[in-house]
Order: sequence, then C-alpha cells, then structure tokens
Amino acid sequence: MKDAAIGTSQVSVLQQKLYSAKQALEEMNEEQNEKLRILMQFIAQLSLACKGQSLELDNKLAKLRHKLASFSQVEESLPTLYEAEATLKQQYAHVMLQLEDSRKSLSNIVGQIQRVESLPSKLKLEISYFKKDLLKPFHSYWDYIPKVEKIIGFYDAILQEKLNLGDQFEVLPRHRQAAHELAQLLSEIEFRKEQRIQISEIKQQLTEEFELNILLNAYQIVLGLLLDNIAREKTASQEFLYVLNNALSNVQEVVADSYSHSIKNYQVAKQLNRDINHQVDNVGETVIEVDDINELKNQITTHLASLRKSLSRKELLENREQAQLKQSVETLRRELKELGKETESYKERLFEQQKLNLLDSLTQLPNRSALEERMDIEYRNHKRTKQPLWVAVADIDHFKTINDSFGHSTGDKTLQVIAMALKNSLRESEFVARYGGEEFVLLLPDVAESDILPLLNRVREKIKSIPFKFKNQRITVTVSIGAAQIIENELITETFDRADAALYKAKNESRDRVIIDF
Ligand SMILES: Nc1nc2c(ncn2[C@@H]2O[C@H](COP(=O)(O)OP(=O)(O)OP(=O)(O)O)[C@@H](O)[C@H]2O)c(=O)[nH]1
Repeated sequence: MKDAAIGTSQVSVLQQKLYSAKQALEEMNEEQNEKLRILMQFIAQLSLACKGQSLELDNKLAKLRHKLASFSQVEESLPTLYEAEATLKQQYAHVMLQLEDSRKSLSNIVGQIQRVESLPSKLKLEISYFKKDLLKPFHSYWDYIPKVEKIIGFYDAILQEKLNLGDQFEVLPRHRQAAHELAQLLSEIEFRKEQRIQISEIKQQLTEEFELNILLNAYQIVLGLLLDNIAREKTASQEFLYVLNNALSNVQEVVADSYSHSIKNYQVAKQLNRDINHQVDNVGETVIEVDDINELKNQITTHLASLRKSLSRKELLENREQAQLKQSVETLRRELKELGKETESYKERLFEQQKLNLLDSLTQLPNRSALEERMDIEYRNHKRTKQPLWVAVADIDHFKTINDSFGHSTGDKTLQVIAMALKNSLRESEFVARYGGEEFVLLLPDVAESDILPLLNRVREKIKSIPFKFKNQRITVTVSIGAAQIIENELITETFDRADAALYKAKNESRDRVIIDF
C-alpha cells in the first residue's frame, strides 16, 4: 500500500504541474493580447496622420480606427485591416498612373519642341536623347520634377537663341507690367526659408531696369522653386503612405501567423490535456481495482511513464509556443520602432509645411489662411460668450508712392516694420494678420464700444510716429483704418465687409484716420 501511496502523491504532483502549466499558458495569451492592443492603438493613431490623402482612404482608415478601438479579438480587425491595405495599394497604383500620364504629356511636349524649326543641331540632339530618356517609367515625383525642369530649360534655350538672333529685343511696357505683376505675386507666395534670399534678389532685379532675359530667367527660377515645394510635400506624404502600407502588411502577417499558431497549439494542448486527464483517471482506477501490490506497482509505473511522456510533450509545446510568442513580439516591436521613427520625421516635415502655410513670408505675421481660421474661432467664442468682437482693416496710405520713389525692397522693409508695430501694439488675446499687399486685418475681442476708437487711434498714431528714413529723407507713413463690431445674426464675413467699407470711407476722407461703422 506504501507504493500505492507514493503513486498517488506523484499523480497529485503531476496534476499540480498540469495546473501551473495551464495558468502559464493563459498568462502568455494575455500578455500577447496586451502587446497587440498597444500596437493596434498605435496603428489607429498613425492612420490619423494619413488623413487627407484621399476621401476613400480616409473613410477606410476611420472604419479601421473604429474597429481597433473596440477590438477584443485580433481577428475581428483583420477584414478592416485588409480593406485599408487594399485602398493604400490602390492609392499607390493611382499615383503611379498619374506619373505615367505625366510622363506621356511630357513626351508630347517634347515632340512639340522638336517641331520648332531653326533649332541648333546641338540642342536638337540633346532633346532627342531626352525624349528617349522619357521612355523609361517614373518611379516617384522626384523622377518627374527634374524632367519638367529640363523641359523648362529647353524652352529657355530656345528663347535665348531667338533673343540672340534678334539681338535687339526691346523691353516693352507689357514686359514691365509682367515684371511688376511677378514681383507682386512673389510677395504673396510663401517660400521656404532657404529660398527667400533668391526670391528677394529676383524681386529686386524686376523692379530695376532689366533686360528681357532677366524676366525669362525669373519665371524659370520661380517655377522651379514652386515645383520643388510641391514635390517636397507630395513626396513626403507619399513616402509615409508606403511605409504605413508596408507596416500594415507586416503587422497583418504577424497577427494572422500568430493567430493560426495559437489555434493549432490550442488544439494540440487540448488533446494533451485530455490524454493526461485520462491517464490520471486510469491511475486512480488502478489504485482502486488492483489488489496485488506487485501488479499495482507495475501498472502504476507504466501509467506514470506514459504520464511523464505526455507532460514532456506538453512542456515541449509550451517552450515552442513561448519561442513563437517571443519572435512575434520581437517582430512587432521592430515594426513599431520603425514606424515611430517614420512618424516622427513625417510630423516634423508636416509641421514645417504647416508653418509655411500659415505665416506670411515677408512680415512673418499670420497670413490670410491663418486669419480665416482665427476668424472662425473668434466667431464661435463670441457666439458662446456674447462678448463684443471687432474686426478692423488697416491699409497703408499711398504705399505705391513709397515703392515708386524708393524701390520695391524699401517697400518690403516698410511693410515689415509696420507689421511688427501693429503686432506690438496689440494685447495677447488680439490678433493681426497680413491680408494681402499693404492691408492688415485686426481681430479685437472683448473691447467695449467706448474704447474701440481710442484703441485704434493709438495704433494709428504709433505707426505715424515710426521715424522712417529713406535715402536720407525723413518719411512719415500713415495708415487708414475701418472697423465694425459683430452684431446679432451677422456672419463675421459681413462684419468684415462693413469694416472694409469704413476703411474705404477713411481713404476718401483724406486718409490717416479711423472710421468706425457704428
Ligand atoms: N514692396 C512691396 N509692395 C507691395 C507688396 N504688396 C503690394 N505692394 C504694392 O502696394 C501698392 C498698393 O498700391 P495701391 O493699391 O494703389 O494703394 P496705395 O498706393 O497704398 O494708395 P491708398 O491705399 O489709396 O492710400 C502697389 O504698388 C503694390 O505693388 C509687397 O509685398 N511689397
């Protein structure tokens, strides 16, 4: 009976082992689910950064985010993940198609250039090589943009050729007008920091006496810079889409893989559990049924041997599962790290671009888009709090005379100084933007009706007192201001129109004054 007691205690040790093995397996599953949940949240956040690429993609990613937010089992999100991936692939295909169309259009343009008679043979040869080069497909916008620049270069060479032939190309009033318009346009476009010096040189050249090729060069450079800006933004978001797309595919593979592994392992483990329970039952029955001690010894030894075998198979399975889990988690962690890096640099580029989009490059004041956003916010605040809100439009008087008498770059500097003065004369909660040209818009919340005229007159006086000195001449620059307060049931754009009409009146009443539309 002593042997039987030993057998029973061994069985209970084995049962204990079995129980702790089961618990460890459950913990592993929980840990795996937790890691996946973190990854899913991350993907949801990341997909937000993709917004604005295409409406369809936005919808798919929104659906995916919704699924991921409420996910309890990974496999529930798989179909939506597949759908989002398919759309990302479509988007990629769409971009490629666009590039292909652009390549064909470029070939057509080159064909037209080739038809120009009187092309020097060297240029002809170069163009025909270039046309052959265009037979190769483009893989990114970076392939496309240099080709456009090259074509612009050909045009330029042809024009130069014509200029040289004619030699006495006269600068006509319409050329001067074009140069003036280009200079003005340059003041309204946001350029990147490293482009600004080049742009201000071009502006300077356009305002002085110039030859026709200066104007042509200016067009070419500006076009090149603009294309570069467009390409930068496009490539940045495109690259990011590809990375996200790949990451989604990898994660999807890992998830699907570990899911099918855990199903298989679960089934094997279930079978093993059944075997072990069965063997434990058998030991129990043997202890009850067999009386002969030797027989009992033999049978229990056999049962124990087979139990040990099942348990070691189970241990093997658990080890394998542990290794698979480690590998999946490792792969996911790597993906996460890569994505993290990519998102960080994308965010930086986006931030740069946003800054570029909302600041006026000359004065560094908020630009018109920023003004529209702020108007929206102030309007909603006003609706909520019922506090007064004023819109004022300020315009520099006789600004054209400054440009005409002292040059465009002096005009630019004047704009910068006045912009700074306007900004400094306002409180933190007040806002000023460059609306365009020499016009600024102020948004003034929370100012009582009795205070608005003195406030704006102070601003006007402050600008008038700036000691400008151009070409050793002391110049007083003044501004005219029109303002209006938002009234019940009025849109803020209507208030703006009334302020603008008041400014018009101030200009008509000999300028340098403030008129309020009460
Ligand atoms: N230097 C410079 N001039 C600019 C810029 N934007 C607009 N301008 C010039 O601003 C001048 C505006 O002239 P007008 O609209 O005739 O007005 P004004 O001379 O100020 O006359 P009033 O507004 O009637 O007092 C034009 O000569 C524009 O070329 C800029 O960014 N830099």
